[in-house]
Amino acid sequence: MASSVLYRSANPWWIFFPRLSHRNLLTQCTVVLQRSERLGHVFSATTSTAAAADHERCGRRFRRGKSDNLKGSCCADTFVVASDEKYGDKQVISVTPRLYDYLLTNVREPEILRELREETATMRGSQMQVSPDQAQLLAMLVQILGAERCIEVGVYTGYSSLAIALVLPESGHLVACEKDASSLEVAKRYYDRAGVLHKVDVKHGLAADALKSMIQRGEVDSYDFAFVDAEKRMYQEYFELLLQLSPMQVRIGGVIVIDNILWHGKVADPQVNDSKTISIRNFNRNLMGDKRVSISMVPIGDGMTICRKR
Ligand SMILES: C[S@@+](CC[C@H](N)C(=O)[O-])C[C@H]1O[C@@H](n2cnc3c(N)ncnc32)[C@H](O)[C@@H]1O
Repeated sequence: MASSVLYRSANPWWIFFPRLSHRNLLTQCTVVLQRSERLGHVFSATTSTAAAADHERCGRRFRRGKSDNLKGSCCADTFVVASDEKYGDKQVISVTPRLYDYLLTNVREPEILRELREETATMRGSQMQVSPDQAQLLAMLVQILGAERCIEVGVYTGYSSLAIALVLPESGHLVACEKDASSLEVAKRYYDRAGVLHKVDVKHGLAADALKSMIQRGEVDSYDFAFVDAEKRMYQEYFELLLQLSPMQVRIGGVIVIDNILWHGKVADPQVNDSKTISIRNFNRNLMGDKRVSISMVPIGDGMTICRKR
C-alpha cells in the first residue's frame, strides 16, 4: 500500500514515542496518530511551544501517559515533532493535512499521471497507488542515477511505473511485475497513451517468479534501479532477488527503493502484531544490520527506504 495520508482505516490507533524529558513536559506533547475526519488523514505529531499554544486555544488538554510519554489529542495542524534529549531536542516537521496539501501543490505532476491518478481514484484499491510526491522522488532518483534498466515489483494501475518510464531514456527498459490482470490493462493503456509502452516489459504473474526467471536467464548485476511495492510479507525475498539483479557500486545504480516501510506507523507500535506489520518490522531490522547495502529511510508517503548496493 502506498500513501499514508490517503490511508483509511476503520480503527483509530496509537503509537508511543520515546520518553520525553521533564523539561519538555510543559512545552511539548506527543500527539500520536489522530485521524482527520475531514480528509481521512492519519498523522502523528509532537507539539512545540507554539503548537502547544494552539492546543491551549482549542481547549484541548494534554495528559502524561505510561513511561513519561505525553499523549494528547490535538486539533491544530501546526505541529512539529520534537525528539527527546538524546537528539538534542531536534524538532522536525510533521506532515499535517494542511502542510501536505501545500506540498502537493508544489509537485510537478505530468498531465498523463494526473489523469491516471484520477481514473484510479474511482477504482477499488486506489489508496494503493503511490502519492504524487513519492512518484516525483522515484523519477528524480532514476534521473540522478541515469538509470536505464529498472524493475518495479507491484504495478497496480501503473502510477509509479509510468512516472519511472516517463523519465527513462528512449533506450531505457522497465520490467513491470504485477499479478492482477485487470489492473495491468489500465497500466498498459496509460503506457501506450504516454508513448512509453515500448520501454515497458510487463510481467503478468507472481513477482518473485518473474525475478527468479530473470536471474536464471543470466540478468544478474544488470538492473540499475528497482522499486518494491507488492506483497509486504515477501519484502525480504524480493530484496534478496533484486540484490542479485543489481550491480555493485562500481557502476551507477544498484538502487532499490522499498515502499510502506513505516506501514501507517504500525511498525513503531509494539501493540500491533499482525503478520504484515511483523514482516515489515523484521525487514527494517534486518536492513539496519545488512552490510551489503547503504540505507536511508525517508518519511514520505507511507515511508520509503532507499538502499544502495555496496
Ligand atoms: C501497492 S500496489 C502497487 C501500487 C503501484 N506501485 C502504484 O503506485 O500504483 C501493490 C500491487 O502489488 C500486486 N501484488 C501483490 N502481491 C503480488 C505478487 N506476489 N506478485 C505480483 N504482484 C503482486 C497487487 O496486485 C497490487 O496491484
